[in-house]
Amino acid sequence: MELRIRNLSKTYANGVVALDKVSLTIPTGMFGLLGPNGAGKSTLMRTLATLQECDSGSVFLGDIDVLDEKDEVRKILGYLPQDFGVYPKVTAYELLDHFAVLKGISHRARRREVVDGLLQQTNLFEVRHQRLGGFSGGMKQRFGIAQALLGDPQLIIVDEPTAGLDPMERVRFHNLLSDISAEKTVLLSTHIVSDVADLCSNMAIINKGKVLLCGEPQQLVFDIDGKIWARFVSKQELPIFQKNHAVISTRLLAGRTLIHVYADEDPGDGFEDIAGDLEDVYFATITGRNTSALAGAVC
Ligand SMILES: Nc1ncnc2c1ncn2[C@@H]1O[C@H](COP(=O)(O)OP(=O)(O)OP(=O)(O)O)[C@@H](O)[C@H]1O
Repeated sequence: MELRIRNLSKTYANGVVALDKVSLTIPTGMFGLLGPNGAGKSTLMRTLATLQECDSGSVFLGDIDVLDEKDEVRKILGYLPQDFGVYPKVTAYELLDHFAVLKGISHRARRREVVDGLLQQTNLFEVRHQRLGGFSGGMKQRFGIAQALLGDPQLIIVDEPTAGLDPMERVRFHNLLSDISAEKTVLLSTHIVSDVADLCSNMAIINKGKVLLCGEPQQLVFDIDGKIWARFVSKQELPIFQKNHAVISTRLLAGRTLIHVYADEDPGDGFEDIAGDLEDVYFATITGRNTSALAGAVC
């Protein structure tokens, strides 16, 4: 099911513009919404999940008017919020069974089938009679996905799900999301570029409430080909380079400072042309250097 967001805007009572005419078309499959903290991701996710009102704009999920027909949306929506809390003293089975009742699956045998199936799908069946309080971060997030999948939703929204997971759990969680997105629309909000690079067939970069760029990750990387230049600098040299070049990122690599700059042509000063990746796309866009992208973003 395609999700079409048009000119969605939201200003909070304190004057913060969290969404500024956001327009996005989100097809079936996994869509990554990438942006730094405070970009407006959660505001957008909560609005799509019918938990919050916006000021203006429209959202359609297939033929359903998301802003107007909230009950219809809730029937086909699964949502894993950023701060998904669990009751520590109940078991995974008990809580998922409880959520299933709330979701309207009243027939006992049918419910058991659904709950068992979801626990298997999320690899929690073996631990289904353990209390949730003893679950690791990754297990809790997988449980969060199990509850989001109740009722066989067509649209699944997951808000920053991998923050705090160890590398093994992240891979496991990625595999789970990837399986789900084969036939559903999955909207993944994150500030972790590699989540999007690993998983998403389409993506958008958002900052300060505005969509800056959207497209297929591979195409966006292809578009910056020949424009990313790198070199090591000393700590003392760094301010000079930052003044003279369009620096998009600086990071320590084995104790030395590696800088990447964005330039259409060789910037001189000993820089080498490197193959850019999605992280370069992200930083070039967030720092406002990827200006061709800004002008051409049709989402
Ligand atoms: N209820 C609120 N009242 C006032 N301002 C808010 C409220 N909720 C969010 N904001 C502000 O709106 C902006 C967007 O916040 P939002 O939580 O949507 O961003 P985010 O991209 O999800 O960031 P994070 O990853 O930190 O959650 C931020 O500047 C935030 O401080």
